[in-house]
Amino acid sequence: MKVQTKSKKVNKAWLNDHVTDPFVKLAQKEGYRSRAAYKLKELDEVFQLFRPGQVVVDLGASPGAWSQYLRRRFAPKEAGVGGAAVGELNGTIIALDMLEFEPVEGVEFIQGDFREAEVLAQLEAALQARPVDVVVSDMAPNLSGISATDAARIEHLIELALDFSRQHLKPQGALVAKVFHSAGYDQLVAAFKAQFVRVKVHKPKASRDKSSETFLVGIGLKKA
Ligand SMILES: C[S@@+](CC[C@H](N)C(=O)[O-])C[C@H]1O[C@@H](n2cnc3c(N)ncnc32)[C@H](O)[C@@H]1O
Repeated sequence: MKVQTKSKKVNKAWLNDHVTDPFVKLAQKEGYRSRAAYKLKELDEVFQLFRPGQVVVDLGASPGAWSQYLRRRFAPKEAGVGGAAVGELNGTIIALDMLEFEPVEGVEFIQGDFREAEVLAQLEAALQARPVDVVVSDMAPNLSGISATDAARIEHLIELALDFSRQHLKPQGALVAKVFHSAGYDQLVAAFKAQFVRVKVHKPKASRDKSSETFLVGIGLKKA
């Protein structure tokens, strides 16, 4: 008699969900590195976040599906249109992750931990004092399984993204951040409301029902 361990069962269920997932199939068809691209696409469609010519910072960017989506949004429809040179991107995308990132043409990548001052300084140097239109954060820390510790890690990353946005966004700029319905969620919503004129919560269809993730969108900085 075969004895199936719980983790084998979970892996099998995950694999089954993965191969039958319409967003996985669509990502493969459209050449995205992961189904995550469709989360950002839906957020863009709902909140009209991106326009060619913008400066966007992509935090927690690996493996790169969000950067790929942004690149496609900023690619001139016809070469040379809109003042962009042939093959040039009409916009600036700076991606950051502690993991490696296979290059995406036209996207500047910084490898490092966003919590470290040195890495933040590298990101600021890459901006060359340009104000940012949109900061997107899909950062998710490695989970320890201890809920209080995990909630604190998630909260810390979002707070850093909020700090960065306060300092670098244009007045009408936006921050999109992945958050989880766990301890600390209400405080994060309150922190968004303290910083932004308009705050929305949106869970895109590509975000799995079983996942407690959702996205906070803050638009327009409140005057200090
Ligand atoms: C869900 S993945 C992002 C997927 C990405 N948006 C895409 O479209 O491919 C989360 C990423 O956050 C990164 N991350 C987590 N904590 C980080 C930190 N402190 N600094 C930089 N990156 C971090 C992880 O390395 C991981 O690659």
